[in-house]
Amino acid sequence: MTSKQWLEQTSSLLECTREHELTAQFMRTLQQQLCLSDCVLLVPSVDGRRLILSQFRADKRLKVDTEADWDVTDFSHPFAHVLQTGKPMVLDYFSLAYWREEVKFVQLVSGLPQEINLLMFPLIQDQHVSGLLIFAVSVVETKEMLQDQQWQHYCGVFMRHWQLLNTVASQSGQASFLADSLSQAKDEIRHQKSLKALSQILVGEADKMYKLRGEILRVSGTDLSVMVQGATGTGKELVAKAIHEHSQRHDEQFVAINCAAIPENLLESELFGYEKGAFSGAHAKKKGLIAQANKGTLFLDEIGDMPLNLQSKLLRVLESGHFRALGASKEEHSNFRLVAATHVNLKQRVDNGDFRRDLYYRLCQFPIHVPALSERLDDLSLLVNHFINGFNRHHRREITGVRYETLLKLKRHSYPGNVRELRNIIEYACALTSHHGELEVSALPEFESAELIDIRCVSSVEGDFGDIEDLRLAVAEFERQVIRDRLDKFKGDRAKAAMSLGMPKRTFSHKCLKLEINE
Ligand SMILES: Nc1ncnc2c1ncn2[C@@H]1O[C@H](COP(=O)(O)OP(=O)(O)OP(=O)(O)O)[C@@H](O)[C@H]1O
Repeated sequence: MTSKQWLEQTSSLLECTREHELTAQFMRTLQQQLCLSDCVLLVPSVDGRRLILSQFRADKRLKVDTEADWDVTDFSHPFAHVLQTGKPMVLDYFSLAYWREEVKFVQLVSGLPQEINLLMFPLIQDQHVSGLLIFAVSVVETKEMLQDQQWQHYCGVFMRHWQLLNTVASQSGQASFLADSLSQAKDEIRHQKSLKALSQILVGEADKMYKLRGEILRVSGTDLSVMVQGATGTGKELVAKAIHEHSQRHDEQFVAINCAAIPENLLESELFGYEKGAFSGAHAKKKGLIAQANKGTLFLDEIGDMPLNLQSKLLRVLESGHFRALGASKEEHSNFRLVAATHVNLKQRVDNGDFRRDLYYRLCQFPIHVPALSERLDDLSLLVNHFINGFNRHHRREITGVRYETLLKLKRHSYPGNVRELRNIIEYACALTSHHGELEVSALPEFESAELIDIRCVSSVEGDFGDIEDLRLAVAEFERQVIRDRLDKFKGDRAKAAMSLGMPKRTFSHKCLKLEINE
């Protein structure tokens, strides 16, 4: 081949932009221009410990095992020697007989006829062997190839371009790795910001509140139906709104309805809407809540009170998105996300046959439990201050806080109405407090005695003190007995026991640990 032809081949090699394409073209050109029957390219592995097959052309004389790789520290095959010396090596039929140790190598050359040599040619880049070409060529061809500078120059250009493409690929790999890390860091910052924003609305430092806020953010990134369960006044509607606000749907409507507050026959028309004249009193067409919630969120509070016939209609909308307004001839479509809430044990209703099982499971794609206030009494003072601040903002007052005795009294209440009840109590007390004052015990409403957590103050201790030899031990024993008694009384509920003894739960738990009480 002439210099001009090699030059043409070289420039078309330089047009390759992908490593695989470059190698394929290189091998094709070598095979065609040098009229080779076999031509194999091995390259070092990433860790540099092995030679692996990159490409091979034809397979007439060399029996190439595509799975095989070659340990470069194993000198039982000649490739490791070429790699080490950086010089070409030629093995004729007779000298090949010396290389019988490595089975893979014996297999590779087992089809070589007597007049054919094995020529191994290192590809050198920056004084390192970066590849190894293996040819099966005649004696004459071997001589010509070793003398021909032009194809060797072509090999040099290939190696440089190959390295360049590899560098570019690894740099773009690093760039995309950096971009990924950056976007992960941004996601994390966004997540933390959302958690902070949520903690201003769903106030609480109890572990259960952290868990709740985490669940809200997790589910708001999906379109799953959510079932919010919890006692009355625990904040179920706040949870539903928060899911909407943090979801992709936040620019659309949040439509809420309380299934228990609406008579059975009205609930259907409220949800599905109706056409003019659908029933007596339907003077004009009315869009239902399901249609209003299109692209937004539909919140069905007290879902447990939904009548059975409506439950099946709701299930159908949830499965297909299709529904028919009362008196309408055509179906409509609504793409809404459903959040349902209940304070009753819905599973129990399912078992009793009062609630459809299939609907129950469809609604519970992501169940969320909202804790009762009694499960997180340590949050009480935080909540009290939150409501005082809310009251101050709303009524332009500057009530400075709450007195310790007031807090103690608040802690003795059992809150059947949960956080809503606490909010009402605080708002009532704020209304009775002067502009810059603190909430006094006298500002609190009278609690029903049934709603008070029973506190039995130990006013007198009877016993024979004559036996006491170590006061500290005796006091510890007394504390142990009181705490055990209180834990028994509240069936192991540490929050209630702590409150009944007028101490924070953390201090109580610490005492239990010190006194070795494990109940
Ligand atoms: N974690 C909380 N942080 C701050 N305020 C709260 C919290 N939980 C509840 N509240 C207050 O209690 C009120 C009642 O909450 P919400 O209506 O969400 O309760 P609910 O569980 O849906 O009640 P119901 O079962 O009666 O419908 C809220 O408006 C809010 O003022």
